Amino acid sequence: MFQFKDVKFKDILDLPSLSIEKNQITTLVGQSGSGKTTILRLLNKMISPTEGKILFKDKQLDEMDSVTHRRQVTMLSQTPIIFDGNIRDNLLIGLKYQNRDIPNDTTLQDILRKVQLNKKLEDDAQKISGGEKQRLSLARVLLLDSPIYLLDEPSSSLDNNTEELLIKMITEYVKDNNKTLIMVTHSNEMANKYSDTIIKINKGRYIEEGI
Ligand SMILES: Nc1ncnc2c1ncn2[C@@H]1O[C@H](COP(=O)(O)OP(=O)(O)OP(=O)(O)O)[C@@H](O)[C@H]1O
Repeated sequence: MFQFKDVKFKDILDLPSLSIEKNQITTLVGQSGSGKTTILRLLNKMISPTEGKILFKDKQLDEMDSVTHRRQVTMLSQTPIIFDGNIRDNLLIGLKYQNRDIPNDTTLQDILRKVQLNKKLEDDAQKISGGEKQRLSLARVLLLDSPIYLLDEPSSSLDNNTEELLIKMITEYVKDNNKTLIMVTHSNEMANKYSDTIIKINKGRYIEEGI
């Protein structure tokens, strides 16, 4: 699905060849600063390679227009993003931005149940805990029903159980709905437990593929 060909990004990444497959859970592991998040940012078209090219479904990612890309690839960032307003406003903002149909409250309540967020749609989104904000962000991106999800490691403020719950939820969703997930984690344990493929990155270079 994604193929890296002689990709370099500044002096941070040097990836002569790397493939990421469709309908799989691929996890990038490696030490802090090894370039894992930079790979996700390349796939999300937030940055472009300084050399080489990335193919997405055999077409050059750089040449793909942002609207088409945005409908296919959704990134869940390290820090949850919560907007002013209530839980409903926060769930709908991505769909509204993309001019998509607005689901009814039953669908929204179902998604809250799926991410185990026991709150009302009218509750103030700013007044929920860090772990709840992370799950609200997850619910918002799941509503986008994107074929490909990118998940950066949840912020270190989350305890291990909350982090694992989040990974469990998104990996189950991805498997149940035949989607593709590319995620980043420091934890080899989490990678082994939830991935189809593990890609190890060391100082910007791909060193090993596992599982
Ligand atoms: N746009 C940029 N320009 C210059 N340097 C950058 C840029 N983006 C990231 N870096 C640097 O590149 C290196 C790799 O960063 P990256 O965030 O990809 O690592 P990581 O493996 O995800 O780390 P962590 O596990 O700590 O999140 C870091 O040293 C970072 O400071």
